[in-house]
Amino acid sequence: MFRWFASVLRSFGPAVAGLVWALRTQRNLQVHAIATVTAGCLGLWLQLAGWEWCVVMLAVGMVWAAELLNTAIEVLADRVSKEREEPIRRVKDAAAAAVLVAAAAALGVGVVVFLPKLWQLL
Ligand SMILES: Nc1ncnc2c1ncn2[C@@H]1O[C@H](COP(=O)(O)OP(=O)(O)OP(=O)(O)O)[C@@H](O)[C@H]1O
Repeated sequence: MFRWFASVLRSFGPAVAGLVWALRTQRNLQVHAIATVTAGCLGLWLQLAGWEWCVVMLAVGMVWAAELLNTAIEVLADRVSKEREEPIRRVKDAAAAAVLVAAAAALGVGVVVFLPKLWQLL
């Protein structure tokens, strides 16, 4: 049982390494990190309800996942070709669009969850 648990934990190693590398090298992910900490602090200050935390965490997770996949696709695309090519442009643009969509949805969640509470404080 212990060995099984240890091997499960070990399998997280590459994922954590990928996250650390991406955080160190990708400016957009650093922006997401700052936004995540800001949303967390705001949520604590405004005492969000349980369901509100769930929605905010889903939105934040979606943006992080999209950005990490976008980074992975960029790395792979650059490995496939260093030349300016139409298919590479399409692939990179579509991956970037995924981040944009996730970020827009997260912004919408932020407006719906945080804005009325901030408004009440004014
Ligand atoms: N090899 C290529 N061929 C054609 N277009 C490309 C190529 N590489 C990049 N582009 C174009 O430039 C845009 C930016 O690509 P790039 O790899 O520089 O991403 P980035 O600016 O580093 O993105 P991010 O800020 O998300 O890291 C792409 O969305 C695409 O439109």
